Amino acid sequence: MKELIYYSFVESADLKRAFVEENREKIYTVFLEIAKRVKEGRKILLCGNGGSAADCQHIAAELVGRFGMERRPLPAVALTTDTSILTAVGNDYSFDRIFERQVGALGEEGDVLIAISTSGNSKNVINAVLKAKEKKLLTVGFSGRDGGELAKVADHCFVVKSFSTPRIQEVHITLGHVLCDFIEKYLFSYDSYFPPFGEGSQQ
Ligand SMILES: O=C(CO)[C@@H](O)[C@H](O)[C@H](O)[C@H](O)COP(=O)(O)O
Ligand SMILES: [Zn+2]
Repeated sequence: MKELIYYSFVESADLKRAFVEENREKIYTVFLEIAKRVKEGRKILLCGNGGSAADCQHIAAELVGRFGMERRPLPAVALTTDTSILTAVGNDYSFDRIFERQVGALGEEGDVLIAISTSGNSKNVINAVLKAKEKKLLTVGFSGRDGGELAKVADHCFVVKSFSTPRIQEVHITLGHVLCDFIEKYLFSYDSYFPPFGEGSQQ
């Protein structure tokens, strides 16, 4: 058991390092696109199941509340939290439509949907992405394994190359935290953070 404990931490750390080495440029490019949209007044919607639902709420809370600095609230909605909507849509239509229906109700052109699925194959997440594309949102997947269907349908998809759901989620939540940090610094810090762009003034 002691090996299990130690190996779990090492595996998580190794996976994060491998992920960032492979994806650092892509992370920068996609996060910049998301931050620009937030700066222009667009909002972020998030969806996922189980632990990923918790990650959606966690990330939305950092943006609406605060991550690392005092600043105005930022618009982010976790589509995983309203039990009346989730049970009504799940019961009256299908569990596969619990997020899609909310994207239909709340998503506006230019918004961002962050869709989280470690398998990349959860139907309710895929349906949300398809609806978001129909409504011209930017769709960003956080996936695992081989990316699954999510990597095929989302505009951009970050694939954590592991078959362990918890280890994949641990990289996803780091990615989510880095996104919150990036957005805050892009919108509210002086341009020393973003010398090539120089757009990061106080708002
Ligand atoms: O948190 C965990 C496992 O760490 C579980 O709750 C996990 O999120 C659930 O089994 C999900 O239903 C998995 O769905 P997905 O990531 O494949 O879309
Ligand atoms: Zn979990």
